[in-house]
Amino acid sequence: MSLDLQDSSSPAFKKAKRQYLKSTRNRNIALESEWTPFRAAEKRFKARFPPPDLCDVLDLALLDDSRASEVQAGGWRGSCDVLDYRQLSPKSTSPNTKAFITPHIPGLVLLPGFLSPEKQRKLVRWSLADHARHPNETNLDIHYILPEEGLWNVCERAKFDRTQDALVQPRASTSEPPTTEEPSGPRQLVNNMPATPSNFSALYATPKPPSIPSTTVPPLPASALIRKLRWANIGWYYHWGTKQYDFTKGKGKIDNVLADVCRSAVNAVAWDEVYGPADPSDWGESGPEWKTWGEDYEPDAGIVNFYQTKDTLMAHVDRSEVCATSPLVSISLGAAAVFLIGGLTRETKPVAILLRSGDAVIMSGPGCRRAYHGVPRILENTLPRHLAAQPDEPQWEPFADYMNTTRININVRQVFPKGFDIDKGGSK
Ligand SMILES: O=C(O)CCC(=O)C(=O)O
Ligand SMILES: [Fe+2]
Repeated sequence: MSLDLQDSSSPAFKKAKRQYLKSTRNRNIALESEWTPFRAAEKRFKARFPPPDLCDVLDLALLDDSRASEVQAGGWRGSCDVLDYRQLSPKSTSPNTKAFITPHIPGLVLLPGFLSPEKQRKLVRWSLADHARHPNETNLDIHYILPEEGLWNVCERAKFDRTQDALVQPRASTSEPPTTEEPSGPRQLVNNMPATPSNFSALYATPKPPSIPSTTVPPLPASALIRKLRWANIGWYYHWGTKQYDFTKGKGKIDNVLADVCRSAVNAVAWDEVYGPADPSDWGESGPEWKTWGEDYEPDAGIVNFYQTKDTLMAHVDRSEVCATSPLVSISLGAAAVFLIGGLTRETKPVAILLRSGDAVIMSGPGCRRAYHGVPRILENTLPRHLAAQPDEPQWEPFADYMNTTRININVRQVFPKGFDIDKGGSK
């Protein structure tokens, strides 16, 4: 496997160096000194030249010998001695799941290697072939009239017969109204008011205007457009223009397999060890909800993120959920990434965690759910072997080909607190 940016004689390294020298010729040092600690960390990990040193990035795969080939892939390797962390006692119901916490971010739980290779393949197939299609919204719906069977399935057929690689037409050239409201390209970051049970009625009533399809996007073959897929909605519909859920649209279906994966992640955690008797977090009126997550955690919304190797997700807080504490389960598939998580503002220096395929992260509780986080770097050439093409499995080949430069993140949330009655405007 080529190590590209790690190898100073490679064309990729030389190109990155040329671009770096060009971009730093007029570098504004004064501006850089104004960067928040979060911004400075993002810049560091985004850099193509010199490629970032991951020596202070927590890489829990290093604790697992069976992941040695993953750690070597692409030459990207973090460290397991950088951060204070503690392993939780395994639950008797899931003795093989390893869960870790760190005192830096109370409520953050890391489950490295949570998903078996088989489950990872299943979720990759689900994300692309079953989920990123009608009736679930994707970033492409606003600008394009997508085939009902989904772009992925059109591309699959086109592999055997090029004439099937139909041109997908822009929406703006027709009179059909748009069905979603998000521009294509990287996710837009809009400052929104945090949702809470008490402002639910106002959020519900906020108009959610449809946005306008672009008049400049060209028709594209399905095989080119699939590379521009960035997200697909799960469950309650999200309105990107206001960064609020649009509850008037009803709730999209949550896939059973996915819901089971999320429930099993939440149930695999010894929550009493995460929060403990001396829990200093402010849980508000509802008290320490973690005590009943084993019974009442129920995912009802989320997003599947599709990252190509140069994509990033800027620092943000997911504050649209009415419940600001319930577990958010985040699953990584495909290429590895650097994940940053800090505090309630960008002024807190974030910790950096290397997330690899099959890892799950749970963000929970008042401190962690409102913490700034982001993904400044997808690490090139890190597709694990079990997701690469297999000689005896020709059906996997198109997935392997797409995943070679892709990271998928399935990010699942619970929007409402326990007992919240949406029909009564939120009163219990
Ligand atoms: O890709 C990730 O690991 C995080 C995604 C995320 O933070 C989000 O979808 O809100
Ligand atoms: Fe997020």
